Amino acid sequence: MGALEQKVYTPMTHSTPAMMELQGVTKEFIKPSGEIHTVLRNINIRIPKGEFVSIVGPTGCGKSTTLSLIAGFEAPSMGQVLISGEKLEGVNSRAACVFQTENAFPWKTVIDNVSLGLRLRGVKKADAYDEARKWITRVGLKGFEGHYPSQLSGGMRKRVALAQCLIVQPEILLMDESFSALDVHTRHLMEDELLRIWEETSASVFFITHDLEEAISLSDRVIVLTAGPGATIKGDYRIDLPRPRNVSEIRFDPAFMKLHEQIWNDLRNEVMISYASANKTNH
Ligand SMILES: Nc1ncnc2c1ncn2[C@@H]1O[C@H](COP(=O)(O)OP(=O)(O)OP(=O)(O)O)[C@@H](O)[C@H]1O
Repeated sequence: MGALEQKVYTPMTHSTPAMMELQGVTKEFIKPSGEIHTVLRNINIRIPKGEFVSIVGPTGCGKSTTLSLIAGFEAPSMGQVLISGEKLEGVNSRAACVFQTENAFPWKTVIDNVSLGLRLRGVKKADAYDEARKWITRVGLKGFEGHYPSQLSGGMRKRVALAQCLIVQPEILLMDESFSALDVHTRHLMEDELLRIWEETSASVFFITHDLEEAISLSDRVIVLTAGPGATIKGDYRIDLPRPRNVSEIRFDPAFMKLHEQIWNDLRNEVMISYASANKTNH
């Protein structure tokens, strides 16, 4: 898809399998005391192919747990996770993850890090290198193929992480506060970069952030979770802002500000509930 075309969505009916779907998902952990800690309760989320969805909510409400369920790192206690209509069992091989922490191996060069996913899939070194060079160029790191992660800035290491994930052309991209450690300017550059690349793919993105502005500026939908324990979905907002977007400029759009106010009203209440219950526990 050309970068200037607007992403077009096929209307989904409930008979069309979503790219990823959580159906009545509850997740419980057993505390060291033996007590049951219910993190998520009866979560239902359908994410179509190609959709960019962010999830926000108070700290500790269960955002990363939701991502782990889609990645298949954790299994639901009740309900199920479906990937293209099929029940997910074990690790989700159609997904790639970009975390807040480093993805790259420090002892490998950029090209070895980026080509790794293809090498692990049995692609010959020369072919994997050719493909890696294309991705390194796409994320703006041409000329840095032989560098080690320690020789790169934080923003450049994030570009390596993106190239590492995208080279295997995942249908699902899972991002957990991927840009939160970056300074604000690098962060906006990376967000624009992510949107530009995503618009050329049909990947569905599930993006966790604490930053509501980041969520709105990137996404097609923003989901708000309630304060835990037993978090549920408080709101699911469609972000009908035009694409392609420039994340720094879109924030001044009156439609953006209206959405921000609406979603923040929901989120603020949950943050206050979470804050009050943390204070109660600490006293
Ligand atoms: N493996 C685990 N075992 C026990 N409890 C867990 C486990 N993973 C998460 N939890 C608990 O689940 C709750 C939700 O954690 P999670 O990391 O999903 O929240 P979050 O919304 O991503 O938090 P934050 O915004 O602070 O990153 C927390 O109370 C956490 O302690």
